[in-house]
Amino acid sequence: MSTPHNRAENGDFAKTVLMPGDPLRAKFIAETFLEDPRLVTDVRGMYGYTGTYQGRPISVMGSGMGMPSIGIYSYELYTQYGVENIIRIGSAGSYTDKAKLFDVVLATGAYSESNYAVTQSGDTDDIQTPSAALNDALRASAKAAGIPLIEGNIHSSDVFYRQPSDAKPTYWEKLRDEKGCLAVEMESFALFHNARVLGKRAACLLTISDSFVSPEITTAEQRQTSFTAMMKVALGVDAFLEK
Ligand SMILES: O=P(O)(O)O[C@H]1O[C@H](CO)[C@@H](O)[C@H]1O
Ligand SMILES: O=c1cc[nH]c(=O)[nH]1
Repeated sequence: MSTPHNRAENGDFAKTVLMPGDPLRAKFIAETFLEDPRLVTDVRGMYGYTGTYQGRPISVMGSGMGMPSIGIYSYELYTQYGVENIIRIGSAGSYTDKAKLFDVVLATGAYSESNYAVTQSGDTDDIQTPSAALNDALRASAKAAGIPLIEGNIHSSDVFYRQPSDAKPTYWEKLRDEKGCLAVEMESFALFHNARVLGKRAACLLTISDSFVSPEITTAEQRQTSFTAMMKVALGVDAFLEK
């Protein structure tokens, strides 16, 4: 059974789906790391693949950018395709010198000013939380791969390009100091919320692609291909997840 946004059939997705924002990153992961990758959907160019990693079935699919987009795709994966676990793997801008370029962040909460949760279900919490079981499995996967994780809250923003402001402290310094946000991305608040209302599991790993505290920046090509540490941690998760 397909949806307006996904042409996959029942059984085409594995129980665990990795979701980068960029569908080309999904294609890269499938073609680089999966055995026997099969394209299961490409509606609107939002590629989804299923294959195996170290003998275990796993899927990878783009989410698009922003909460409305991941809201649609994750809701359909959870409700129409029997998906149990979604791990977002994204890029993020650092709000602190503790998280440097290419460091990997494991989100322990996603703060947002977004009205996604209150609109979706009446939930007024401004911090949505990931699955503790998935986070534990990701910690174990990272440990096994020798990849350090930096843990803390992240900021899920609806706005990438803000108007310049002379306000001091800056909005991001306030989010860092008052909400404990290590970095900014644009989807996890909605993903964690969907998982919570549907009784499913979600988590988020981020690779730092740029920094608000220093002028470091990565290219689009590096964002697409160089985030392999994060990808390997996420790909290995099922081996550490209680069934
Ligand atoms: O690299 P991805 O996963 O797309 O994540 C980040 O990059 C995009 C903005 O450039 C937003 O989607 C943000 O969340
Ligand atoms: O959402 C994002 C992602 C990466 N870098 C940013 O500044 N924002």
